[in-house]
Amino acid sequence: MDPSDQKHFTAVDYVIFAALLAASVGIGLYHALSGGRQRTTQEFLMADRSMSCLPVSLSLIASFQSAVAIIGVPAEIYTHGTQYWFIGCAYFLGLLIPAHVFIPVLYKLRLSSVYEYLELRFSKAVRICGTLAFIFQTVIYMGICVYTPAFALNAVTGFELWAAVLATGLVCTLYTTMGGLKAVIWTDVFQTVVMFAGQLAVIVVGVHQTGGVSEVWRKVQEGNRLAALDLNPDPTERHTFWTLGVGGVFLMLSLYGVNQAQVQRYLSARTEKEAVRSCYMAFPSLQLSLALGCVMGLVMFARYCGEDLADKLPTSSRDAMVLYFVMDMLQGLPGLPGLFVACLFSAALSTISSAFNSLATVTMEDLVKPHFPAMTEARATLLSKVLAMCYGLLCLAMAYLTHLMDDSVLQVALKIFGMVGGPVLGLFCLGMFFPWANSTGALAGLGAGLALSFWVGIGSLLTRSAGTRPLPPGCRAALLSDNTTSAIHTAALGNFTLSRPSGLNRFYSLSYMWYSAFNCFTVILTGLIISFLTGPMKEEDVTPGTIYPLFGKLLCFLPEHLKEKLCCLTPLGQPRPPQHKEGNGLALPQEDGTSQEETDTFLPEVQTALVEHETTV
Ligand SMILES: CC(C)(CO)[C@@H](O)C(=O)NCCC(=O)O
Ligand code: NA
Repeated sequence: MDPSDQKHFTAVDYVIFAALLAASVGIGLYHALSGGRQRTTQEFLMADRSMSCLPVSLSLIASFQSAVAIIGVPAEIYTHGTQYWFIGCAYFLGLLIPAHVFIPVLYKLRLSSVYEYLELRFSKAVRICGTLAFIFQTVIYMGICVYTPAFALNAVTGFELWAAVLATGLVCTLYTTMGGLKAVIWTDVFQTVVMFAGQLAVIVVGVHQTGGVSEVWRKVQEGNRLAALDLNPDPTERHTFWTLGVGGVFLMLSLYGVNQAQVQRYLSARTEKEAVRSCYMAFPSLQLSLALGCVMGLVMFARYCGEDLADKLPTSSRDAMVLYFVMDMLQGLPGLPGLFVACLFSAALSTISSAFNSLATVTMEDLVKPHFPAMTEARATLLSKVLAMCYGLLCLAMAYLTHLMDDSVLQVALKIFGMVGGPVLGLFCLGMFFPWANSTGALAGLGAGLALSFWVGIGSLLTRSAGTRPLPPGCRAALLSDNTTSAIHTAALGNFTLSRPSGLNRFYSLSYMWYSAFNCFTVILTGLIISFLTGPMKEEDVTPGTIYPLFGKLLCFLPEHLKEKLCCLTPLGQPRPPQHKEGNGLALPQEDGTSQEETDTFLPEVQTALVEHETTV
C-alpha cells in the first residue's frame, strides 16, 4: 500500500467523532440520574413501559441497521447491481404482520422476555431452547457489528483497529449499564439521525464530484448496474424478486416479529396502539435507509468505474473499499470524514447497545430469575447491570473471532439471522397458529430446524462458489471482487458455461435469502408431524391468549361450525386465568418456583388470585 494513499483525519474529524461518543455517554448518564434512577428491573429493562411511538420506531430501525448495512449495501450494489434493492418489497409484509399478528398476542401477555411466551404455550424446556438460540445468534452478530466499522476505519486511515473496537465496546457498555433501556432507546434516536446525516453527506458530495445527477445516471446505465425485476424461480439464485421479496419477509419476521431486541421495544411502549404505530412508523425510515445505501453504491460506481484500486489497499475486502471510496470523496472537506465515521459508529453503537440490553433481559428473566424467585428487586437490578456489562466484554472477544473470518459482512449477518432466527421464528409460528402443536413437537421441530439449517449453512461455506453470478459486462467491476468472483468472471469472459451444481451441492447453494423461510417451515412441519404422532394438544389445554386464530381469519368465509372444527377460536386479550395454569401441565409457575417472575406479568386482580391459588397448591 502506498503510504500517500493513507487518508488522514483532521482535528475537526476527531472532534466530531469524540462528540458522538460523549453525547451517547451523556444520554446514558442523564437516564441514570433521572426518572426512577434505574433502581428497578422494570425501568432498567423495560423503560417503565412508558415510551411513545416516535422514539420506539427510530429505535426499531436502529437495532438491525448497523455499520454492516451502511458499508455492506453499497458494496453489494457496486459489485452486483441494484437487484438487492427489491428487499424493500419485503418491508411491507415484514412490518404489517408483526404489527397485526405478533404485537397483539405478545403485548397482551405483558411479558418481559419474549421467550416467556414459549413456556406459556409449550413448556419450560422450549423456553430455554429459544433463549439459548437467541443468545447464540446475538453474541455472534454483535461481534460482527463491533468489528466491522473498526476494521474499515483501520484499513483506510490506519487508525488502531483494537483501539476502535475497545472504544466502541466500552462506551456502549458504559451507557447501556448506566441508563438502561431508556438510554438505549434515546441514544438510538440520536444515533439514527447521525446515521442518516452521514450517508446523505456522502451522496451529496459524491454526486457533486461526479458531475451531477444526470452524469451519475448515465454512468450507472452504461455500467449495467440497474437491475430489472428478476423473476427467475430458481431458489439457488442469490438475489431474485422471490428470494428478496418473499424470502426477505421471513427474515423481517424473525427480526421484527419475534426477536427479543424488537419485542422489548414494543413492550416498552405505553400502549399496544403505540407499539403498533411505532411499527408502521418504522416503515418509511427503513425504506429511506435502504434507498440511501443503494444510491450511495450507485454514486460510488459512477465515480470509480474502471479504476483499479487493488494496489491501494492492504486488503481485498470490498467492505473496506467502500470506506476507501468515501474517504477519498470527502478528503479536503474538513469535518465530513469525521461525520461519516460517526455515522458508521452510530450505526454500530445503536445495534450493540440493543444487543447488550436484550441479552441482559433474557438472561435475567429466562435463566436467572426462575431459579431465584425470592431475589430482591435491588439485587435483580444490580445483577442485570452486571450482566449487561459482561455481555459488553464478551462482545470484544467475539470481535476477535470475526477478525478471523472473511466474507461480505452483510451476507454473513443475514445468514446468521436466517440460520438461527429462522428456526426460532418457526417455533413461535408453530405455537401461535397451530393449537394442536405440543411441547414435544416444538422441541423436535426446533432440533430438526437447527440441524438442517446448520447443515445447509456450513455446507455452503465449504462449497463457496454458491450462487455468485458473473458480473454484468461494462465497467471493470471485477476489481472489487474476491477470488471466487473473479474466477467466475474470467470463466464468463472466456465463454465457459458454468455447470449447475448438482445433488447435495445444489442443496448447499440454496440462496441465503431463503434460509429464514426454509428453516421456519422445517420447524413447523416437523413440529406438527411429531405433535400428531405424540398426541396433539387439546384446545382447552392451551394457555388462553397464546394463540392467534390465523386460520379463523384466513377462512372467515366458512360457516361457523366448520371453522370451530378446523381451528382454535380462542379470543385474544384475556388475561391468563390462574385456574388454567394447570391446563397444559407444563407452563406452571409453581413447578419450580418461578412464581415471582410469573406474577409480575399479571394484572393485579389475577395476581392476587394466583398467589392465593399457589399457596393452596
Ligand atoms: C435487517 C434489514 C434487512 C432490515 O432492518 C437491514 O437493515 C439489513 O440488511 N441489516 C444488515 C445487518 C446489519 O446492518 O447489521
Ligand atoms: Na444500529
